[in-house]
Amino acid sequence: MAIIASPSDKAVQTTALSLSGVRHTFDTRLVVKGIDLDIAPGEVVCLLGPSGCGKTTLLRIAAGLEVLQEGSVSLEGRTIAAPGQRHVPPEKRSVGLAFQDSALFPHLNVLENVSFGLKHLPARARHEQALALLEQLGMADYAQNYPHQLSGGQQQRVALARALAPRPQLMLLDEPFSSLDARLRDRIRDDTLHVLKKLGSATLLVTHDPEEAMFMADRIALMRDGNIVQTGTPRELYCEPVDPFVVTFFGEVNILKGSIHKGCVQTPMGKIDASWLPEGSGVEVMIRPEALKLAVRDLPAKAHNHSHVIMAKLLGRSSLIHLCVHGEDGQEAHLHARVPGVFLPAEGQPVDIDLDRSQVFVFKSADAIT
Ligand SMILES: Nc1ncnc2c1ncn2[C@@H]1O[C@H](COP(=O)(O)OP(=O)(O)OP(=O)(O)O)[C@@H](O)[C@H]1O
Repeated sequence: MAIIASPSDKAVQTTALSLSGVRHTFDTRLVVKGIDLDIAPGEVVCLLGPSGCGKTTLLRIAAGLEVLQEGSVSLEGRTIAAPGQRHVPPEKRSVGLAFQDSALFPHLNVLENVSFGLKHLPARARHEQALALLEQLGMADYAQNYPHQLSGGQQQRVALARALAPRPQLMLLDEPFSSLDARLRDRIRDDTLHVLKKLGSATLLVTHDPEEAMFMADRIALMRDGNIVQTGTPRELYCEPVDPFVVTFFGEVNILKGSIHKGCVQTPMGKIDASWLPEGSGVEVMIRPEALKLAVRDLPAKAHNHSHVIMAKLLGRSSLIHLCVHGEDGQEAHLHARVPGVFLPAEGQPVDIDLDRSQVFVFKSADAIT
C-alpha cells in the first residue's frame, strides 16, 4: 500500500510517531480508551503501567500487528493507519521491533540474523555494521552460534541487535530486557540506551518497571486501565504527580488522612499547605519516605514523648527506619523514612524530623471525589 501524505498530515511532520484518538476493543472489552501520544525524532518514550493496562496493545497497533479500529497512526507525518482506509503492514513501516518473545531465525547464525535487515548494503559493510552492534551488546563472541545454542537472555540481546541494525527511525520495544538477570539487565539497558541515542532512533519502549522507565526515558507516559494518566519527563512524574496513582506507582509512600482547615492540613510533622483545596474537604497527605529527614536527639530513653525509632533495617543502598511520630497536638503516626547509606539507630532512639515538602503531595481523598 502506498504511503501518501495528506494535507492534514503536515502538522505532525516534526514527530517520528503520532498516535491520535486510538481506541481498541477485544471482543466487547475496551482496552485502549482514546490515546494521544507523539514521539519526537530521537526521543525515547516509555509506556509505563501495571499489567493489563493496554501497553502492549498500543505498541502492537503502532507496529501494525493489530489493525487499527479507531483513531490514526502517523509515521514522520505520514498516516500509516486509519480505520477502513489505510493499513500499512508491519514490514513496510520501517520500524525496528523487539518483543518479549521475538523469535530469531533458527537456521541463521547470530551474525546472519543481525545482518538480515541490511541486504541493501555491500557484504563487507553489512558484516561490519552487524558485528559492531553485537559488540556493543556484548554478543560478538557468539557471532557464529545458532539461536538454539544461546540462553534466553542472549537471544533477547541478538533480537535487540537485529532490530537496531537497519538504524530505523523508530524502534518499538516491548519489555526488551525482561529475560535478563538483574546485573546483566543493568548493563544491557545502559548499552541499549547509548546505542539508541547514538543512532538517534525515536523509541517507544513498554515496561512495567518504573525504575527502568526513569533510566531509559526522555519522557514517560504512565497508563492505567486503557488511558494515559500523565505524560512528562521522569522528573515531572516523580516531582509533580497529577494524582495518587502516579505517586504510588513510583514507590512506597506514607499516607495520612486529614481535612483542610484554614487552607492547611494538620499532620504530626506540622501544617501542610493545601490552600487550593476547599475548606473542610477530606484529604490524603502522601509523604515519600525520603522526605523525612532525621536527626538523632539526645534524650533520656523512655522518659520522653518525642518521635522515636521503632526499628531500622538496612536495605543495601539505603536504610528504612520505622518511626513513631508524635505531633505537638498529640497526633501520632507510624511512618517510614528512607535514609541513604547505612543508618541504623537503636530502637527507642529519639529523633527530630524535618520534612522536605517538595516530596509531600496532598490530594482530595478518593472517597471524597465524586
Ligand atoms: N488478543 C487478545 N484477545 C483478547 N484480549 C486481549 C488480547 N490481547 C490482550 N488482551 C487483553 O487486553 C488487555 C490489555 O492487554 P495488554 O497486553 O495490552 O496489557 P499490558 O499493559 O501490555 O500488560 P502486560 O504488562 O501484562 O503485558 C488485557 O486485559 C488483556 O487480557
